[in-house]
This record gives sequence, structure tokens and C-alpha cells, in this order.
Amino acid sequence: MKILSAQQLAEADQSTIDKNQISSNDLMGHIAKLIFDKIHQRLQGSPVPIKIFCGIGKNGGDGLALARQMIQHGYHVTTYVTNCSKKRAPEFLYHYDKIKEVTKDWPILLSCKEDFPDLHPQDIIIDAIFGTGINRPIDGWMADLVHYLNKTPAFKLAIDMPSGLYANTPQDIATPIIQAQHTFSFETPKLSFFLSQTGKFTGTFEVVQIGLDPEYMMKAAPLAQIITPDAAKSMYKPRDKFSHKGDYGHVLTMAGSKGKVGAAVLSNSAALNMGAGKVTAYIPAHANVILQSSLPEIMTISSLGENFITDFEHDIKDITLCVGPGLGTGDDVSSAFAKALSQQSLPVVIDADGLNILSDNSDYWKLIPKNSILTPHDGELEKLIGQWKDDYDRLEKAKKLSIDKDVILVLKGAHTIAVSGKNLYINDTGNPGMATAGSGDVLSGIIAGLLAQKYDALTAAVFGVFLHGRAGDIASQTYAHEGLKASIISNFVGAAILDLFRPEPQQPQQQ
Ligand SMILES: NC(=O)C1=CN([C@@H]2O[C@H](COP(=O)(O)OP(=O)(O)OC[C@H]3O[C@@H](n4cnc5c(N)ncnc54)[C@H](O)[C@@H]3O)[C@@H](O)[C@H]2O)[C@@H](O)CC1
Ligand SMILES: Nc1ncnc2c1ncn2[C@@H]1O[C@H](COP(=O)(O)OP(=O)(O)O)[C@@H](O)[C@H]1O
Ligand SMILES: [K+]
Repeated sequence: MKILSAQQLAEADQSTIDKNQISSNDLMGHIAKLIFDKIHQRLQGSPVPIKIFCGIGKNGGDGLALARQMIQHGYHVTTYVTNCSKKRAPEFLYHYDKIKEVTKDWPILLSCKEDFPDLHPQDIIIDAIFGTGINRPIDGWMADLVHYLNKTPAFKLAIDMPSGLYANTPQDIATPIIQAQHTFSFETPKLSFFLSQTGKFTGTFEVVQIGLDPEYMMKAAPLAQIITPDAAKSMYKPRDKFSHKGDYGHVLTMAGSKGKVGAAVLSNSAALNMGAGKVTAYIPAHANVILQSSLPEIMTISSLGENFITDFEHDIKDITLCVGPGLGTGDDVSSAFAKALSQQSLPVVIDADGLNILSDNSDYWKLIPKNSILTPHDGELEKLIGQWKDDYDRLEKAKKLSIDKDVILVLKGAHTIAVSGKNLYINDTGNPGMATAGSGDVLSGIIAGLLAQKYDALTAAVFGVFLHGRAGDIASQTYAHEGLKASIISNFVGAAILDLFRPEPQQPQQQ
């Protein structure tokens, strides 16, 4: 699913109106009905007090159109209008007028702090103050209103976006922004929903397909794409009946050091769980027994170094190299890392200490095969690209590195983002239970497992991240977030694959 900018969404809106010969007012009425249906499905006519706060732009118009639907269906609605400017959108004025048809209670105008209504914890607050048209921080008494709404424990539902949040440009998050519990986002989510500084303001979010012009949507160059379950499913390659293990590649991991052999166990085991035909662990000598007894399915090659890998010699052909988990960064390890890389021509996976070695030895960049996949968390990323000003700067710097070095970056986080040149692929699976030691090692093994099975590098990165997160989601239904461990996530990779083919849950019937 494409993520478009606020400007593109406004153009798509205009193009829809132009082509379908639907007026902007009617489109807004249509959207209000879609949102009403979703709210009605949950509230089922409950007499809970609903307070809708409307701005004076189109977002406010959406709020007024929704208020009309809700009043018509017998909900207890009070509508407020933030009277902050004389410059009211025509759509706002139209729906402001239309509300007269369903109620004698004219919307209450708010112009200063003294006008703020009493709020109660059981109220439902609908935020339709600003949407994608916000162009500066909210200030004055409107800032007080946002703080006032944020202070109440009442449930806050944002229309299109939490007011105050920008869709796709940097902002100071200390400025007033509605903290919503849930957001209905029109047509696509906005880029800010997925970034660590701004994503928290939406609460959970849901995309409402409002039927914007398909031609515009198809042609528009996205800011980023979200990997949907359907997209992930289309990446899957089923196995051939008459295949053998040689058809599914050979992962060779270069991982582990004294005290961090578990990292090697986790990445090797994940490569197997992902379906690599063969897996060999290249490890420090002391780790041999540990690997052989914990993973009977793998083969091992011991380095001469007892506690660290100090060299790289093997006689197997056509390997997919996965290097870095728990490796250490000493001089001997670094030269073994360089030697391993210099023997590769196909994409490799570089994680953890592999990335740290690379940051310390810029001349090693030339050894990295084109389309290799680098999987930094933010600490490792900062060493690679330097400090960033904000989340958008982080993405720009990552794009530059990806282009300059011809590699794919997997920026790990709550929404992991794969960066391939100027293209961004955002992951929407996973949960905070995955913030646990070793879950990144599992990801590196999964991606290497896919590369070995001849998934192209970008697919291996994007699909691997999707499956890793989905495995964590399915496992957390049994283990809760707290009980998730990296090895459990790894053991649920198969369940994540099966889940790709689970039938869609039936939507409840509308009344
Ligand atoms: N394609 C789409 O995405 C569609 C969007 N619609 C709605 O239209 C919204 C965008 O509408 P608008 O462009 O009218 O924008 P908004 O409703 O977000 O408000 C913009 C108005 O507020 C003013 N303003 C901006 N920042 C302000 C601030 N900090 N303090 C005070 N005033 C400020 C602007 O000058 C402008 O007058 C979307 O969020 C959505 O709710 C739908 O109704 C139709 C389809
Ligand atoms: N809050 C979260 N929500 C979803 N996924 C998460 C969250 N926190 C971490 N993860 C995922 O868990 C993994 C952690 O990797 P990493 O930090 O390298 O851990 P380690 O070094 O312990 O292996 C990444 O894939 C990351 O995307
Ligand atoms: K809003």
C-alpha cells in the first residue's frame, strides 16, 4: 500500500472530484458515512456522550458531516467548532449549514479558554480540528484546547490525523498534538504514523478506503510503501515436489564469540527455520560443542581462534554468507570478516558486530557485494550514517548510504523500514515483545535463509522482516509480549508462513 504526502492526497481528492463528477461536499458526506459505519459497529447505539470538535477546514467539515450521521442515528452528540479564523473552507460551511436539518442544537463556537466544555471520563471525543492541512504549530487558546483534551482520560478518536501532527514533514513534537487512542486515516496512513518520534500520537490506526481516483493513486510516486499481507503472500515461493536440499541453498554464518555463542545459535537456527537447505556455522573453536549439541541439523567449521573467529577458511561452494551476530570487533576478527567478504560475489547479510567493524573500517565497503543486506538497529545505524536531526533526516541519510554503496538497509525498530535506493518499504508486523535480546540475530538468519533460497535481495529483506514480525505476533498470542524470547520467535516462522494463507476473517454484517 502506497503512502502519499499531504499534497498528493489533496491532489488525489481533487482528481476524484474532477473525474467522478462528485462534488467535494458529497465526497465528504460519503466519507462521513463510512466512518459512521465503523463507529456504529463498535458502539451499537450506546447512549454514551459524544463530543465532536471541528476545525474550520475540510477536516472540520468531515467532523460536521459525521456529527449529522450520528445525530440522525440517535447518538448523543454535542458539536463544537473552533472559531479560530474567518477563513472557513466551503465544505465546512456546507456541512455547518446541513446540520440544521437534523438538530435544533447549533454547533457551539469555541473562541477562548473560558468556552471549553466540561469533559467526563466516559465521553467519547472526536478530533476533527485539523487534518493534513495543518501548516504550522497550533498556538494560543487552541494550544490550550489540545492540552485540555489530552488531559482528559476520555477516549479520543482522530479523524484522518490527530490534530497538530504533520503528515510527512519534520516537526517539534513538543508543540500541541492530540494524543489519540484511535485514528481513522483516509485512503492511506501517513508517513508520520510509522516514525518513532510521531507514531505514538495516533494510538491504533485504521485505514478507511474512501475511493480516491484509482488512476491518480496508481500513478503517484509514493513516499514509502507498506508491506501488506497480500503483498507478502505474493512473495512466497512454494517448493517443488521433486526438489532436494541442494535446491534451497547453503547458509554459512560467521557469528559468535566467547560469551555470545547464543547469537550464533539463534541466527543459524533461524536460517534453518526459514527453510535453508543446509546451514553451516563458522565459529570460534570453543563454540563447536555448543553449536553441535544445540542444533543437530547444522554443520560447523571451527576457526583457529579459541574464543573469537580469527580466520576464514572453508572448502564449500556457493554459500550465502550471514556475518556479524555476537562476532566481536577485535583486529583478528576484523581481518577474518574482510577475508570472508572478499570471497563473496552474491549479496550477503551483515548484522551487529559486522556493521560495527564496517563503521570502523571504511575501506571494507569495497568488499561488500552489490545488493547486500545490512540490518542495523539505531545504535549501529548512527555509527554508519552519523547523527540525524529527526526521523526524516534519518531516512534521507539512509537512502544516501543505500545509493552510494549499492546496499539494502534494514532499519530495525517498531516499524522496520527497508531502504533500497530511494525506495522505502515499511513493515507493519511485530510487537513490543520483540524488543528482547537476540531477536535481531533471528532476523539475520531469516533473511539469509531466504537469500539462500534464491529470493532476490530486496524480497529477502522485506519478506524476511514481515515474517519475523508476524512470527512474533503469532507467538505473542501464546506467550504474551513479556514471555517472547528470540528462540520462540524463530520457532514461529513456520506459523507465520502458514498464516499467509489463512482466509480473511469475515466482516460483520452492517445493520
Ligand atoms: N484526499 C483526502 O485526503 C481527503 C481529505 N479530506 C479532509 O480534508 C482534510 C484536509 O483539509 P484542509 O486542507 O482544509 O485542512 P485542515 O482541515 O487540516 O485545516 C486547514 C485550515 O486550517 C488552517 N491552519 C493550518 N494550520 C493551522 C494552525 N496551526 N492553527 C490555525 N489554523 C491552521 C489552514 O490555514 C486552513 O485554513 C483532511 O485531513 C481530511 O480530513 C476529505 O474531506 C476529502 C478527501
Ligand atoms: N517495539 C517493537 N515492535 C516491533 N518490533 C520490535 C520492537 N522492538 C524491537 N523489535 C524488533 O526486534 C528486533 C531487535 O533487533 P536488535 O535490536 O538487533 O536485537 P538484538 O541485538 O538483541 O538481536 C528487530 O527486528 C526489531 O525490529
Ligand atoms: K483531526
